[in-house]
Amino acid sequence: MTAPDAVLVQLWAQHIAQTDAPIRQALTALGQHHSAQLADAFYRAMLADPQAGALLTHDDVNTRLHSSMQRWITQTLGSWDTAQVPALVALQRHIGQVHARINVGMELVVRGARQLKHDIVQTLLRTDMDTAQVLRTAMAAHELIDLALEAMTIQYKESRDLATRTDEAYRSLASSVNMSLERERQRTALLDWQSQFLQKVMMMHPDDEVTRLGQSSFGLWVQHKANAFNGSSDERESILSAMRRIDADLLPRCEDELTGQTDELGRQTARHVLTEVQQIRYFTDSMFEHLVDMESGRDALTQLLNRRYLPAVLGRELELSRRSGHPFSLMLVDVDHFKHINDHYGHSCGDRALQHLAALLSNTARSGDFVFRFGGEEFIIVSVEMPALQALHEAEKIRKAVENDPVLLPEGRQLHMTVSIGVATYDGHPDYQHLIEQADQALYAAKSEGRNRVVPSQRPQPT
Ligand SMILES: Nc1nc2c(ncn2[C@@H]2O[C@H](COP(=O)(O)OP(=O)(O)OP(=O)(O)O)[C@@H](O)[C@H]2O)c(=O)[nH]1
Repeated sequence: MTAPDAVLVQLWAQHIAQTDAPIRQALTALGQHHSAQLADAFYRAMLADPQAGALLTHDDVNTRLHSSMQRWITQTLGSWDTAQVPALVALQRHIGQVHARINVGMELVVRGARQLKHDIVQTLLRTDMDTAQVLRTAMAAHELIDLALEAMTIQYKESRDLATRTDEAYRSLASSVNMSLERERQRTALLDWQSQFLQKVMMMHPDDEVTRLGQSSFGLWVQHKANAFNGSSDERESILSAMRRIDADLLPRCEDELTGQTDELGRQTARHVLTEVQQIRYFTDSMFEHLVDMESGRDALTQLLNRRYLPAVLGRELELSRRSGHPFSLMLVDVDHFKHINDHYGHSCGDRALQHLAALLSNTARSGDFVFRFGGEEFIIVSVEMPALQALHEAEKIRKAVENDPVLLPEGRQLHMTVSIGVATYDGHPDYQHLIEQADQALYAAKSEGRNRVVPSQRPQPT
């Protein structure tokens, strides 16, 4: 038994010894006859909290959690044999561990317990006990509940600490992997599978089955390891679906067609497999590019903040705005007709234009603001403590600066570029995604109204 457990077992046993028989009987009866009503009280208090409400749906509570809570009340108020105490402490630890796992904070459990204590007193007051008896019984019940909470808290804290340490250790292990080496290894693994596939297709006979891509070294890596690098899940998802198409559909078809003497069909399907593999290679490369960017925290081309940090920054600014009452604004900046710039001047000039714009945005923003590369030719500026009108004014300055400051290209050429900007200001909505969506809608409006303009998400209504 651990040292904290030994202390708790001793305290719990002491409490039992100090509780006289009538109180024990009263509490046992209370647990047996009122557990359903008391469990209701507990969850009513807990679910009033939006965080808990989101974690535990009412259906869950009605089915599983409610009945285990009832059992917990009966057991906690009705166990008076000191030999049972170590098992009782172990049970509380188990509960603490479950809470940590499903992320139900201890503060919510304490809140539920507070309501439980309150309802215990109310229930006791409705019995024929005199006030002194009610007081002693209620105190004994509260002590039991507090002992249980103490044991849960010890375990909750231990479990959370362990989970955080393990997660951090795993992530740092993952990020200490040499990405270039890993990329080469996975490229080779995919190529190996492809060569084996081609060999098998050429020499196909009835017993020959091609190893499924999902079972290959590459496939296992994608399924089990790639996500640990915190990589872009879109790319991983695209790889996984291409793998599923190959394994579940194309390979069985290919095997049937080749062994069933329909060679031409088989060859067509094999070509289809190779096209899918080509896609997988593309997504793998792009996933590694993102990983390399993320390693540094900055976008490789523009040196702006990586969008990975956007949730952290917006979450914090939202909280600060909510507390201080100073709204912040978000500008979504998108280059106009960038595809045309690439097509007309070439990709490297396109890259140069993005670097030029990134520098302009960084220089225009105040040092307290945050500038992110949000996507290909999209940027986000988080302007701290900036109300809507001021944000529109600043966005307009940026728009003009871009328009009047052409990109200098080799051989003295100049590239004129414009941007469209959608501006949204924190309006009290608790989800930062809402703010991004508002800016995105405003940007969409700016594009459809002719580009090279600033549009706010909330326009004054015409009177
Ligand atoms: N050179 C370069 N091009 C990129 C980069 N990232 C994305 N792109 C290109 O950016 C272009 C974006 O094109 P679209 O989304 O069609 O938008 P657009 O042509 O700017 O048109 P509007 O936004 O509607 O004005 C695509 O052609 C992408 O290939 C990059 O890092 N470098």
